[in-house]
Amino acid sequence: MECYNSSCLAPTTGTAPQTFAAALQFFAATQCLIPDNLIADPEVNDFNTYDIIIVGAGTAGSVLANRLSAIEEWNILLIEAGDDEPVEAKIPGMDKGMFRSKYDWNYITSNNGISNAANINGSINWPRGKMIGGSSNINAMIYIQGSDQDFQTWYDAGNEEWSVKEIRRCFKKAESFQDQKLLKNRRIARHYGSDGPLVVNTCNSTLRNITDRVLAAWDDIGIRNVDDLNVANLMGSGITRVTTANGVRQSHSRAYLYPILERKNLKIMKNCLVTKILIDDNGDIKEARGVEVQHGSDSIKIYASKEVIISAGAINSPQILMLSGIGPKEHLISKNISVIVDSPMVGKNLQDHCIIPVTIFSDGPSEPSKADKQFDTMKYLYNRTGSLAQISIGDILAFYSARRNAKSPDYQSHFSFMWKNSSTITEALTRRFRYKDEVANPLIRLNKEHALYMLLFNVLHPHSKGNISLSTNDPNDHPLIYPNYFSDPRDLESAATGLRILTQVLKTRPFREVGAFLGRMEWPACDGFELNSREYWKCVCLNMVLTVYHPVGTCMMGKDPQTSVVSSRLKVHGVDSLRVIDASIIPNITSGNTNAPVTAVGERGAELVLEDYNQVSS
Ligand SMILES: Cc1cc2nc3c(=O)[nH]c(=O)nc-3n(C[C@H](O)[C@H](O)[C@H](O)COP(=O)(O)OP(=O)(O)OC[C@H]3O[C@@H](n4cnc5c(N)ncnc54)[C@H](O)[C@@H]3O)c2cc1C
Repeated sequence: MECYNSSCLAPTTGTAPQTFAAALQFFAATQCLIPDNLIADPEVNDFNTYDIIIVGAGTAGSVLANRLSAIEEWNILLIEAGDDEPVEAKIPGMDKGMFRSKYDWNYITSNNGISNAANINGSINWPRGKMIGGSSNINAMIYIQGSDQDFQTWYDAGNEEWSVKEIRRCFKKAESFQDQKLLKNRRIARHYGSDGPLVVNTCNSTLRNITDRVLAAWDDIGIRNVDDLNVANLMGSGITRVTTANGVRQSHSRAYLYPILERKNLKIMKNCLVTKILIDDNGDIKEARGVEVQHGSDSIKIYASKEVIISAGAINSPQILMLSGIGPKEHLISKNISVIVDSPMVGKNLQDHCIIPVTIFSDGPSEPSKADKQFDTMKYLYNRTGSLAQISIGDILAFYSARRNAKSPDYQSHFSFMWKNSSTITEALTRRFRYKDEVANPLIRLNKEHALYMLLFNVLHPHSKGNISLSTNDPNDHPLIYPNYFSDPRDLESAATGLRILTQVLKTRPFREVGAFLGRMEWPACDGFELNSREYWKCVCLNMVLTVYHPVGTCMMGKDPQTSVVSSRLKVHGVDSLRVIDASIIPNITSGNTNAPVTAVGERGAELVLEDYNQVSS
């Protein structure tokens, strides 16, 4: 019988308990060796002026702060609403521990009365990082660049600064590729950058025997295993590259900000919410002059002599523009906001990758014992190995298409594994996924006797578009988020096709060996449909869709102010000295996870700013 009671009855001289207690204390203390970087609060006062103000220290904002403060004579102010990142941000396996904490904006989608009937209140969680490093500190660290065809569509829409060649160059500029084994492959070595700030690597996995089984099944159904998905232009399946090194997250704060904290011309304000852009309105000429900031209990104004750059992410950037009078006229008037520029596309064109869980149950294995789990934690303290050193989702991906001879993918699958009788399944299904009991309970019951191989399917290029709008004109109120997943029927048809390809894994030897079967996602509206039929999947898609956290497009770039928000130089149409540079400018969502593409947006955006002032980029 296992005994975990710390007061033992065996007689002792005291040496044994002292030795063991000292060892435990020692390991507990080693958590202090996990790197920390606290940013000192700068002295910034009402009416101070900087050359450039950047709003938001997330993925894009961190890149910009680094590249622009490389110009010594420019004074740069970076303003972030969140605090220093917590220790959990550094430990790859602890990302979910930040959800619904003060480091998360805690967004939740609005009920549109059509999708998500099986989720509590018809809403799902949309976490976003609220801290130095932004969402790069809460994300799952998967590094996927996007396909050439994605970037070609940006260029073809008239965004001439964004050719495939330029964007690929920006990826390389950002990267420091560190997988020594893969570097021996010349194609891979040529594809990635070697001396950029952002470490790109491969992490070990304690679940390799399980992920190998899934990879073998994907290969069997024609989603061929490849050495590197980015090199393969995202056609195939394989172990994904990640932004971790030596068991520590490589966020954009770690890559781009901490190495330059000593620069005298860069100031970083944290815990400061930008509430408004200050805009001079002289009839035909409108010009951004600075920002209004909540600084403790004060509201202060800070000015920019060159320009203001908004990098607050796909939800907050359109919110800030609208609060400042830039947005759809009728909407602004309805919120008592004076209209400075009627810009109809602000907050529109919201695109996201959704998730449809494919719940495949199998014979086992069961969850490791408590002692094994604690030992695994000790490994992290000892030498940054074990499951905490790896990303919290399976580190494998599949990209595929139903089109013959397709050169770029239409579908993606992530993978998440849950042990038989998992201690975390209830939390995941009810709190994270917000599934109602009718959906969650049957799956929890099946998991009592079966391990869960969860394939997390998504349509890469949805036709459905959502939107962000203001709930009120108070900057502290969350905006309304309507993702409108599957509002375009073409996405439902496409998803049904992609899901039926993916579930062919059930017939493969690797899955048959473990007695795999598809568990039904029970919900009254779907219960009448044959399991795994097109109608069943369409019903699951509409009622139970989740997010893979990739919102983009809400301040899209383009030529025409009626159909876009910023120009291809990322300048806000109709207002001088104001740009948006972050996920929101992406006109069409890329094939895969968005952190790498937003990094390239940050790099290219910085170059455009520098070019406009005749400065040479580093
Ligand atoms: C849970 C989760 C998992 C993800 N997993 C992956 C993954 O594995 N791989 C991948 O490629 N992508 C992933 N993503 C997506 C990726 O992280 C984002 O696309 C990317 O970080 C977006 O960068 P951004 O600069 O646009 O916004 P953010 O990084 O979100 O930065 C915006 C910053 O602005 C700050 N801000 C907002 N409003 C204000 C204001 N008014 N005043 C001051 N500051 C403000 C925010 O606090 C934040 O720090 C994930 C995202 C999430 C949330």
